[in-house]
Amino acid sequence: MSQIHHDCCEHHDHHHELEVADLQVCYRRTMALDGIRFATSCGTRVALVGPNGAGKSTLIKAIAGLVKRSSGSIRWRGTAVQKWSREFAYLPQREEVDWSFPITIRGLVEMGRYPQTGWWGRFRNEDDAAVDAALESLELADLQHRQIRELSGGQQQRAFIARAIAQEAHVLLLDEPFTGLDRRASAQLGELLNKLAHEGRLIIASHHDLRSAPELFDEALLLNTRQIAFGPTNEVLSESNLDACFAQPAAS
Ligand SMILES: Nc1ncnc2c1ncn2[C@@H]1O[C@H](COP(=O)(O)OP(=O)(O)OP(=O)(O)O)[C@@H](O)[C@H]1O
Repeated sequence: MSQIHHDCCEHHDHHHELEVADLQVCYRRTMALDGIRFATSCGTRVALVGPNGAGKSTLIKAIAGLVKRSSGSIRWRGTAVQKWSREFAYLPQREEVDWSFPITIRGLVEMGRYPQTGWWGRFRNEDDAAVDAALESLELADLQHRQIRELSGGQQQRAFIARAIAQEAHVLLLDEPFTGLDRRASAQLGELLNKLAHEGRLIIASHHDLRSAPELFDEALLLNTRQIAFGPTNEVLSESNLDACFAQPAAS
């Protein structure tokens, strides 16, 4: 963990590690994102805020290299992001996951090692150790042989985060991670994201609850297809910015 912090912060004193410039994403007929530009670095928790259909999921997928850009650029540590890389861990929205899929918690977390081992590669001791450590740090060791469908929502979120940890990703891209969690699980996830940021990761998450946003996130990007504001959470989520963002329906 300390190693991640070290290589995150040492070489890039003057530049932001993630730079998104003039990003535009169009699906066949829909302009989903236009004119998105912001920069941020490891150690930060960034909330993506906007109405339904504003493009939050699309932005997460674009940074993860999972949807095609129409124009603009995304750079991570100075290199253009073209496709998915091991540096990015993507946690899909709950509805996008087939929870009946037969896989154990350990099996899910082991998937985090596939970029290192290859799909058919042999697990080495260090791969097993990374999986053990990830399960341990998310308090999932006792549950590791259970099926994913048998877990609570909060435990399922933790299992996906454990996969990201096993992957040694620096950027965690989370689509509405707090949705559907009760207060206790939310508080636990909030603490966990704070810890992961302190260890030197960059956390980017779409988030619906405006009241909890300032406490949970350092920075916010307010968007409705276009970028309304980006900066420290409290400043971005001002009355007037929120009016501008939520007043108009999302472009479709
Ligand atoms: N695969 C797709 N093909 C075509 N259009 C899409 C696709 N995915 C999203 N869209 C459209 O792009 C726009 C942005 O959608 P997106 O899911 O990114 O918004 P969102 O802010 O995450 O919404 P929500 O808060 O409802 O999850 C919407 O108009 C949506 O209908």
